[in-house]
Amino acid sequence: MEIKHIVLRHLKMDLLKPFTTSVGTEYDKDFILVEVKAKNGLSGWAESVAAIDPFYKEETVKTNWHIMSDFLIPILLKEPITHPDQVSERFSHVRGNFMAKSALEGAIWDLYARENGMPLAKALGGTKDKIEVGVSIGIQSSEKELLDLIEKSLDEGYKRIKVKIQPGWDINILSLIRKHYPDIPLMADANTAYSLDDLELLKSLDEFNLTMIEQPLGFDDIIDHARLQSEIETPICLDESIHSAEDVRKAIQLGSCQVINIKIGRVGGLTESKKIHDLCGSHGIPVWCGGMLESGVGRAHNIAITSLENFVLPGDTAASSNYWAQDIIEPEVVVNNGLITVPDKPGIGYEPDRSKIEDFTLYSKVFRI
Ligand SMILES: O=C(O)CCC(=O)C1=CC=C[C@@H](O)[C@@H]1C(=O)O
Ligand SMILES: [Mg+2]
Repeated sequence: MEIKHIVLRHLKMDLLKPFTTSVGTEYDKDFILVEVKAKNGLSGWAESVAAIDPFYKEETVKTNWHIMSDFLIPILLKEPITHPDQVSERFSHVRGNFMAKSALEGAIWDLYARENGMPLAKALGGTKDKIEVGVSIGIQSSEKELLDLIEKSLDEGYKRIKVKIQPGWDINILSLIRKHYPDIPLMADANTAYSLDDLELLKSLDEFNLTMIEQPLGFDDIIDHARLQSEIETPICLDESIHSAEDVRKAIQLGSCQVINIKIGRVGGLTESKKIHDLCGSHGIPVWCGGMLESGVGRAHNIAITSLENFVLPGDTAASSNYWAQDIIEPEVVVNNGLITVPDKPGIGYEPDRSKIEDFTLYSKVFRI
């Protein structure tokens, strides 16, 4: 791969509906889109999942812009890359900043796949030609709005419903859902809203036959989650606590969880995501692909990684139309009966739409060798 230049763009897209979790509400989406342009004219694309605020993890659009511009891009441009697996090694002495690293590494993966004429899914070792997906429904302003959204999602064929919970919007809500939908595959994401002081409440989750409870405790905890998992039947899924395969090794050793949510951006990229996938597979721990309200570019990367064998649970990769009036890729991501067909074209398999990207771009910068 001979890089000609790298373009960072700060985009802002309006969500079709606000998305509320226990840590806040997102009304629109600011994110960094990365384009790595090669001398042969091909471009690789990826996006950072860092938000405008540090409420999910510590990275933001601004911290990303700084770390990418002042550290990671100079490292990338210093010497040629022959395989995307080299990128995370090159970045390893930069601490943390996983989302910034992931966005640049993902664009290199896309470029590598395009240059080799293969779908990104295949370049990653994927085996599936269709993937099952679910949908993540935020905290709503009424129980009726929640039930209406669940009904709509099931009508659209999604294979699994994920609802956000928090103190005061939890047991009552899950009980209401189960009254209307006793048998649907249902999971809850607490986004760190509880502590071991809530042990009795968390034990009562077991009556709802959830497929999992996602990240009930602290955002950087695996010890208390191990104690909780020993007290409840419902499988714990870790999201925010997991940044690497090393974290997964410790969580498995401690019994902190029975499921792992892989988010490419949270763990520093596709190479680390593959390592986590393989480690979990060797320990009988199922994985699924979480979402970060990505545009179609990030959605495309999520589809590619979900084609790997041990992604056995439906992920949060819903259709473009679930989030955006207009996505920035052609074609948009569509879901048919809860399934997405894995593209068989080179790279991410969807073409970034440059005119739409320009429409949403607030500012950009080109970095040359
Ligand atoms: O992209 C999707 O549809 C999933 C969105 C989602 O659930 C989340 C997005 C961003 C941060 C988190 O609050 C939350 C999650 O924990 O998965
Ligand atoms: Mg989550």
